[in-house]
Amino acid sequence: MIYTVTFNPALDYITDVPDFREGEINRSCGEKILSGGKGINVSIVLKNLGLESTALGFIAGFTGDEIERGVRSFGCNTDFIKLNSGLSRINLKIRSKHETAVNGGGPLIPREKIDELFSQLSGLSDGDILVLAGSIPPSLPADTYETILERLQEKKIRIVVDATGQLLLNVLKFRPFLIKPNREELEELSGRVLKGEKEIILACKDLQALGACNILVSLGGDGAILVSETGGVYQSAAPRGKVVNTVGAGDSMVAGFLAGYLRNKSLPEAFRTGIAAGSASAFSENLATGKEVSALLKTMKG
Ligand SMILES: Nc1ncnc2c1ncn2[C@@H]1O[C@H](COP(=O)(O)OP(=O)(O)OP(=O)(O)O)[C@@H](O)[C@H]1O
Ligand SMILES: O=P(O)(O)OC[C@@]1(O)O[C@H](CO)[C@@H](O)[C@@H]1O
Repeated sequence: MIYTVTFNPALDYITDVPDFREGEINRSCGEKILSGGKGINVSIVLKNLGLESTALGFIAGFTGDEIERGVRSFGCNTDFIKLNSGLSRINLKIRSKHETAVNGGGPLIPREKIDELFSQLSGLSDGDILVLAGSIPPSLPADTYETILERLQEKKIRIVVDATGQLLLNVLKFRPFLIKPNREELEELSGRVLKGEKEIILACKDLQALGACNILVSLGGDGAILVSETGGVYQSAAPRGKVVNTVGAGDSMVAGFLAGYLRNKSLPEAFRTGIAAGSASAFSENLATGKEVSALLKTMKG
């Protein structure tokens, strides 16, 4: 079974303001609200690709109820822990010439609710896949993912982590099967500006030396690079198309990678499916459907 954990789910309020001006009243010409948060997006795209998962994490208040309703409307299984106070965040995404995001901090998660998550996760079995994705509320320590993985060490679980900075660095020693930094996140992790593919690949090898198995570096419209545990380096441009909404493109890529890998344990196939899923989401108003991913895969070489 695949489990995704989103510590800090959100309603993504996506608003179109073609001529956005800071410091002025802007009028939007379109808006929509989607259930989001990185792990949740992974669960939705997995479902669209025909794979079951259970979305775990913390929700609070009416926004939390709406997040849960939204995720379930895709047919996803959820087992969220409800907080007794606070509100799940609303993340503002302004689509203009560039995309601007304002992500909320999120509610306070009390100790007993974290323990509830630990107890849920203690039910995982050998062979399960655990996806830890997204930020944690500022009230939680940066070793939160580390604490989770420490408790699961004895089990043969494949771990996927899509997080940034210290949250990610702290878990590399648990040999995550997959991490998916984008270029900026990789630069932050390696503490240097990365010029060109060679430097990106070297930075990935440094992360492998710290424990990461497969590193999928997403490069937005420039595609992606996979530095694999078998020593292979795969590189691909992104398919061309009209970009509509890149929110969740990276999460779709993680879902696509997993779906592709689980088909016959082939890393090149995982890589291709990851790119197709990421780009299919970028070319669509909503997260990619199975049909959209298959159609894009057919247009890709190799
Ligand atoms: N402009 C684009 N054109 C084509 N494909 C894109 C574009 N932007 C993203 N993608 C696809 O989605 C993948 C992931 O995108 P990106 O690098 O933006 O992830 P990210 O920064 O993690 O995004 P997010 O945090 O919004 O989920 C890319 O590797 C590519 O396959
Ligand atoms: O604040 P975090 O947890 O880092 O990211 C949250 C978020 O930006 O990630 C998803 C896109 O990847 C969105 O659905 C959501 O709003």
